[in-house]
Amino acid sequence: MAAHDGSFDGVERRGLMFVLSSPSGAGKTTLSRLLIERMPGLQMSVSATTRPMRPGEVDGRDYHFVDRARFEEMVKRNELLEWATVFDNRYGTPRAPVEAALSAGQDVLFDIDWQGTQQLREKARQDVVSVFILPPSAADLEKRLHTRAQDSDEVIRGRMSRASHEMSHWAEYDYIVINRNVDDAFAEVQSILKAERLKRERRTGLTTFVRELQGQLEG
Ligand SMILES: Nc1nc2c(ncn2[C@@H]2O[C@H](COP(=O)(O)OP(=O)(O)O)[C@@H](O)[C@H]2O)c(=O)[nH]1
Ligand SMILES: Nc1ncnc2c1ncn2[C@@H]1O[C@H](COP(=O)(O)OP(=O)(O)O)[C@@H](O)[C@H]1O
Repeated sequence: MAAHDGSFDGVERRGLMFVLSSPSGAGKTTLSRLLIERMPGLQMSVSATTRPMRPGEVDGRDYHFVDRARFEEMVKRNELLEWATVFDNRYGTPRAPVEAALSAGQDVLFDIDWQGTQQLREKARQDVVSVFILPPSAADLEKRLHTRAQDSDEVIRGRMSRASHEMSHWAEYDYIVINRNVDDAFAEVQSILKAERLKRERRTGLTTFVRELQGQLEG
């Protein structure tokens, strides 16, 4: 991925792809919104989906809502960085905005499932940091799906019955966060991002920076 100025401490850094996955209802959307609000230099990847829009969702902000024909066209034209079928609907990451964001000095946040995470990892292992969010219990998960009040009982039943299968992929992720309360889970996710931004191998400007320091010391 493109090199760029990470700017938070003036040392040039390669952008990273920060992935959050979880069973539906565990809190990815909530944590993603907080991250985007509170972490400068991080931009959300807005996926394309064929699923119907929920009340309160905005086309172009939450998803690009497209029909099946348009989705197939995006796949055919190689416009998607990854894509998968989830709950009988198609979901995919438009490639161009991600590449533009990374080369403009932004990290990119993805709310995608395990299938998409595997595809990103295959393409750019070094640049992907993945976090799996777990609910504290099955009862909490079900309660959250109900309190969100955006899906029918039938859809919620479907999501609950898929949760165990989705959770089986937890061990493929770099970090695991249990979302008991939002403040603590957010603090944990934020710490992960902050630490990953400081990783030596991402910080392409360090050699120059250290050489300059040595020059000052020796000069
Ligand atoms: N692979 C992939 N998965 C996605 C993408 N966008 C959303 N998803 C996943 O699709 C699943 C369903 O998302 P959604 O219908 O919004 O329900 P949610 O689980 O309540 O957020 C979630 O696991 C998302 O992480 C995408 O672009 N690619
Ligand atoms: N720690 C938490 N405690 C209680 N409710 C939560 C917590 N995190 C998220 N929620 C609520 O649970 C519901 C599902 O969260 P959401 O972020 O939409 O999950 P996801 O994107 O993983 O499907 C929302 O109504 C959200 O406000």
